[in-house]
Amino acid sequence: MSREQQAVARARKAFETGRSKSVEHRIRQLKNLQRLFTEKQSVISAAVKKDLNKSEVGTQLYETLGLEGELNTAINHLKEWAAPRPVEKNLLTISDTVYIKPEPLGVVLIIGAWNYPWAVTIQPLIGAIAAGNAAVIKPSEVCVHTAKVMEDLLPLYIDKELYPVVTGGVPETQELLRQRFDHIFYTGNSVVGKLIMEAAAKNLTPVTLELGGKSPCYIDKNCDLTIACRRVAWGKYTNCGQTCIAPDYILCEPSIQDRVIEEVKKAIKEFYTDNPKTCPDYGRIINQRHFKRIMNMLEGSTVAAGGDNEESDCYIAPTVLRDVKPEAKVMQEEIFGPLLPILSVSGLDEAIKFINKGEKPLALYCFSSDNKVINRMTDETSSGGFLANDCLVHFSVGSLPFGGVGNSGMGCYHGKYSFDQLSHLRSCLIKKLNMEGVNSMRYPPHTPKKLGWARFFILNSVDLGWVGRMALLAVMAVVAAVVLQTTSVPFKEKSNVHFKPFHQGDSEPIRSASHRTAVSAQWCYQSQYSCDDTCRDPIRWAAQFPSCGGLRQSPINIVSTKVHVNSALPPFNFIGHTNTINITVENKGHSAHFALPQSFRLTGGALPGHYRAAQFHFHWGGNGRPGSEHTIDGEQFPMELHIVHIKEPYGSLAEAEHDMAGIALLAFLFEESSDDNPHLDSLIASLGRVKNNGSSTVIPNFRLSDIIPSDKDLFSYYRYVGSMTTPGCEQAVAWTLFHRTLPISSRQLDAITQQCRFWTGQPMTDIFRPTQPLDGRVVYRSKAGAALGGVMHWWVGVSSVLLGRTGLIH
Ligand SMILES: NC(=O)c1ccc[n+]([C@@H]2O[C@H](COP(=O)([O-])OP(=O)(O)OC[C@H]3O[C@@H](n4cnc5c(N)ncnc54)[C@H](O)[C@@H]3O)[C@@H](O)[C@H]2O)c1
Ligand SMILES: CCCCCCCCCC=O
Repeated sequence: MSREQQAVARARKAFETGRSKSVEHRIRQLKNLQRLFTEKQSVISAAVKKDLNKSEVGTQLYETLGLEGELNTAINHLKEWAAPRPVEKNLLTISDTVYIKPEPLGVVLIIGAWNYPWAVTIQPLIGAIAAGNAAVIKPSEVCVHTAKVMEDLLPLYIDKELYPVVTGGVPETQELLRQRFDHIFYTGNSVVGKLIMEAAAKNLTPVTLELGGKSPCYIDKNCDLTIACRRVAWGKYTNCGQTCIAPDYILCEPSIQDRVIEEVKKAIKEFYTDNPKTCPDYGRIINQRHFKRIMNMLEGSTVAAGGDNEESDCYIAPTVLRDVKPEAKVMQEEIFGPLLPILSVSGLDEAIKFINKGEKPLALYCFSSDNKVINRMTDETSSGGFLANDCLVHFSVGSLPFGGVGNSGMGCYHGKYSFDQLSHLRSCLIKKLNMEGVNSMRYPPHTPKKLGWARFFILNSVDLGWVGRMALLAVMAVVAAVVLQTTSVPFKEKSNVHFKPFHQGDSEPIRSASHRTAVSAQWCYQSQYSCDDTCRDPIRWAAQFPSCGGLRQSPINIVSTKVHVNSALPPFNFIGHTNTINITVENKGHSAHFALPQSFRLTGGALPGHYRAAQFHFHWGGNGRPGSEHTIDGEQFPMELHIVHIKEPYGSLAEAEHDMAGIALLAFLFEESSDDNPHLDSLIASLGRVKNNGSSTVIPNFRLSDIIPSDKDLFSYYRYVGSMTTPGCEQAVAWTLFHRTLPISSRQLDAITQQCRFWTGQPMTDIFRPTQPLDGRVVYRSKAGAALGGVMHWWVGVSSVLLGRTGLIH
């Protein structure tokens, strides 16, 4: 067995143990990579310096910083990415569980290039690990020193069986390509890209090809040429032009060519001094083969600036070429070096024509202060990425897919795109064996009538959440009966039941967790707000978070004489709540969250499914002021505890937010007691350790059952359908507010309210949202001795009222 075969076989065997699939294992490996970049930065930089003469700062700025960002993103979002993704359904599948399950592909081969050896090799590896794969890593042999450092260091930090490094050149890569992989992720030139695809085709292995090509740069005469040329010079001469997305050549009108040359020259001097050769920020050509290749390209072109070179040092000065013709040598292939040809075009039309004559590039740059020019350039061309008025920076935006199109590559990566690219997005539909009548419309004998029903059920897509589905199920049961029994009744196109088709505008788009973080700093509680502040206090939340102005908002005032007593509200079952565990508390800037493990589960209580715990937190006042969110008959209580649970199979609020009962929130009101409640002491002490936004601490040996009564004592509660009480106020909450209050002394209340600070640095007091209008909703109260059998009936009742009110069923 060759060395390459052995590495692949070992990786496959390790993958088959299943360990790469555990999310905890993936996060551990990613954290180990984080440690590698913290602990070995100088070793990494020293090797890159030897290979490409990049400075230590340059290596961090262009390579490892981006990797650190990718690692943070993957670690923070992995659970969300890896969780099942519920999807929109049609009426025929309304009662089924339909979701996408991201699954690892298996063993991935990563073939890296030499120009940003860490970025283009480790970034795909982050995606491969995050997606639960094994990966064979083949660094580019051209970057001799870096390849050696990777071979030495990676096995010290990450699972060496799952993620082996195989070094070597073309023969070794070819031997690897003879093995069977589940995905090949290649970065390099297009010629080799074709060989990779050919080898992959033998096993029908999917490929990602991150290639290059000539990335054009159009400079419109209508723009600030100093700024444009400075940005182009940075994009071109960084890493000596050996950047896949470097602007390859400039297209501009002849009238501005001289100005462009002068401005580029000025920028070169500004960045690299009069003598770039001695400037620590100017790199070298990777080797003499590439040096000769680039120098050969100068043939037949006029040098307007630069041109100095020294073969023994692989040095080529930043160079500008003027009046270059399309037939010139330098225009026949990707330059991948510090030569910047300028070609004349008569204007935008000719520039677009020129670009479209060539292969689709990896990047396309357009400099103009005229939006019409920018819009035409995007609309009338195609490229992997498009940037107006800047170069390169899109590579650093993890929320943008990075990749080529046509000759510049296929597939994309970065951030979640890396995860998806290296996952199999498996379609899952879990149906129950009942409701067979509904299926009869698709079983032979086929009739026009059955087709009519099938059209109706298949062409209507819905997203009504669980409650809506219950109502529709009832309708479907009727339809099943109709289809089965009354085939003589003609099918009516215009049913008196209309299902409003789902479209994006009907509900708030699912916000990513990063978006949540980004916007969270902009809202505040009333207590934080002062006239000179720009933050939004509760009455203005809806301006930024439309759901906060919805018709099912929380908290509410409960008028005890108006609640509906309901015997279909049984007690709860808590699972795991008596376990002793260590929990983490974190100051989130608006409150402190106590994270709970997903193994804590909740069922019963007439909740439509099984729920997993996420966290709990408190709402409080300050200086003797009450701080509960819910009020009863107008009375506000000193403090309120919320325990947040997410319905299975959702993994986050973002996934649950389209389900009316996607979140189960258990609320407890506190009443002042003369004695301390000893069970609160460790929580209160922990708040003293998380005074500032972002700080966290661990509470050892915590038991949730110490702070709340046992489930058998929690049979009496209020239930209504509402929302989260902080932005985005997602209307996805089945609220349960228990009658049993919890005790807290005034000394303890003071201790709680005086310790933490908001994200603004002000004391964290009065953290509650004012009560919201009931807007016609009904609040139910449980009745002792309730039976489980009435649960379905109860939710169908609730849903009909709500759907009727919101106009979903007319
Ligand atoms: N799209 C991107 O993200 C990206 C990033 C970096 C570089 N690039 C492109 O890569 C090119 C430069 O890299 P390169 O190709 O010189 O890098 P390279 O020579 O390092 O080759 C890339 C990889 O392919 C392997 N390889 C080379 N020849 C082979 C063959 N005949 N058979 C099998 N494997 C072979 C090498 O071992 C190496 O690991 C440029 O075109 C550049 O634009 C693209
Ligand atoms: C801050 C801008 C970072 C740019 C890094 C470019 C990396 C390109 C990889 C392809 O060659």
